Amino acid sequence: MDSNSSSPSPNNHASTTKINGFFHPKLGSQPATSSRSRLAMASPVNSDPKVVTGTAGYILEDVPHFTDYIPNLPTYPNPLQDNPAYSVVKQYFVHVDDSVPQKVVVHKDGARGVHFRRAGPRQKVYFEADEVQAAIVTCGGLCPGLNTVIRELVCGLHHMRAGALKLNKFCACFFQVSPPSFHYSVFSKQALMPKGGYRGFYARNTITLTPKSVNDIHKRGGTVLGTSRGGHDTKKIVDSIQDRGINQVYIIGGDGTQKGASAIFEEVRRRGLKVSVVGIPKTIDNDIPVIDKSFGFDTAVEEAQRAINAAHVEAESVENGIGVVKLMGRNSGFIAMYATLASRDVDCCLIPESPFYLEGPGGLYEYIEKRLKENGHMVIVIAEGAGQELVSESVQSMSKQDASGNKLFQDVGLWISQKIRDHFAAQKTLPITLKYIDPTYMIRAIPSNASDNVYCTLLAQSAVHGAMAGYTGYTSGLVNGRQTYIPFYRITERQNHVVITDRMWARLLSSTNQPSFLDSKGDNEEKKEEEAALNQLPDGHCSKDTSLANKEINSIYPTTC
Ligand SMILES: Nc1ncnc2c1ncn2[C@@H]1O[C@H](COP(=O)(O)OP(=O)(O)OP(=O)(O)O)[C@@H](O)[C@H]1O
Ligand SMILES: O=P(O)(O)OC[C@H]1O[C@](O)(CO)[C@@H](O)[C@@H]1O
Ligand SMILES: [Mg+2]
Repeated sequence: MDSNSSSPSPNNHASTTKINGFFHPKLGSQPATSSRSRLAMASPVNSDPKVVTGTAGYILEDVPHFTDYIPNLPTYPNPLQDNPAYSVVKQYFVHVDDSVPQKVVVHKDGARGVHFRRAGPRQKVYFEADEVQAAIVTCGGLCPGLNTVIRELVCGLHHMRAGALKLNKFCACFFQVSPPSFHYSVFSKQALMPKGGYRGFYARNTITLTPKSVNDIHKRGGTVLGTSRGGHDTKKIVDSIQDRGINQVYIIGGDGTQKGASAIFEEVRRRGLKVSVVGIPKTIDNDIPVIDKSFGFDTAVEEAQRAINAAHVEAESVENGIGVVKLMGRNSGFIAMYATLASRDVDCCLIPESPFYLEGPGGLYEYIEKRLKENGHMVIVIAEGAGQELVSESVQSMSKQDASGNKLFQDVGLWISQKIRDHFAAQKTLPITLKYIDPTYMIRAIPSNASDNVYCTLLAQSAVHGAMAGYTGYTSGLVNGRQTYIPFYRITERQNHVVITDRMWARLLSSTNQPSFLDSKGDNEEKKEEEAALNQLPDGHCSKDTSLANKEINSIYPTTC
């Protein structure tokens, strides 16, 4: 056993070697002092952001560590050091100073910018092999890959030394780490929780899971732990954690769940508990910021292809056929955007971030008419959160919320299908046949595909490594293709949205040739200037799409009209 007084904490390593000062948002830049006192100063009292700076504009947005608030904790050699599987890996343990840049596109004179701590196994761990009692909880909507993450958390902790894992029937799992072996190993411990999600922390009922019983759960959709919305009660949850002697909590869920995880961490820290609170980001909406993408997203996009294909087949088999597909995406249109880009059969993609309108020049009806006259059929993909302001104008808004406080939307797919039918029926000149396909839950209730399975595995293993190393209050996430530990506040401060002035949306507009719908009110002088500039495009460039975004894409992907 190593004592912290004789062996530097992981954070100390970072500050002694690279960091010559720190930045505290409330205190500003501070001069460098000895590594220990510097760390003590930099460690926030109320869990303020823990930010350290280095040379050339280097910033590390670090994650909390037990040593920030618990003095003199012993450390232990990582049991993985005896794992023969990794013995050939030259540098298996991650260097304590390793960090990953948030932005990889840089200018030669630019500052090095924000970095996150690199995930992975550390040489020293803060839990003895038989000390770990972990809980896993899944919250929010379903997402392909949930069972893979659960499986890999269980197996990552268990592996060689098989012991029975007592799992709550619907919710959480507790286990103990056994003596050193190939992996952090696990014993069983009972959990008493009846329902999925956060509610499970203060409820009853258990089931027993073993690594054997989770062996093939990754082949199933859903979550073997169950899930729910609402029911987050920080005090009751932490009471339960404390009462049951849990010291590692793995919380798998979306933006709401990560906010809940952050609240749990703050309370754990306030009570001075040696409990790692670890978030694993989950959402098919891909609305979690900072990370490259959330697990299950690829699978959902892939499954959406089946609905789009069906819509296309239906549409092209009749005269003036229109296929409308509604895809999930509450506030973020990533699934719709990527499914559209992947398919190439889609003529129009409507997302929450890009308001659209129906009537008049540049409107949806005009575009549909044009497209039908050109091609005889078309496919429209609409995200569930798109055009909600239009729907509530014509349908009485219910303005209801789910148990977590998320606004419940009107069915924009049904609404738009009816509007299109009514419009062309009234016009009488272009008789259409419209088929509406709503695959909603089908894209998220399936098992994860191969690449998501690998992604989930790495996420889960990284999460375990961080907890074992004494880190806490972080979300385990992929940044620029590297596994990192991201402080909760960076994950919860905003939602990730499609930026319609970015290249990706421009690529989509380029692919579908749909109008940008940016000209609805005709009151934007800047847009008019863009239009004027676009009208002077050289031959061969499509000048019909006169948006700012299309101006950008025309320069990246010249398209002929
Ligand atoms: N601000 C918050 N503080 C504490 N808990 C929260 C907060 N927001 C949401 N939660 C809790 O997190 C859980 C999941 O939240 P929510 O239903 O919004 O799903 P999510 O995690 O965002 O996932 P998704 O939206 O992808 O389905 C719920 O139990 C909810 O009570
Ligand atoms: O009907 P539920 O399960 O509350 O979830 C619906 C929501 O969950 C999500 O799938 C996110 O998980 C959204 O796309 C969708 O709006
Ligand atoms: Mg959410």
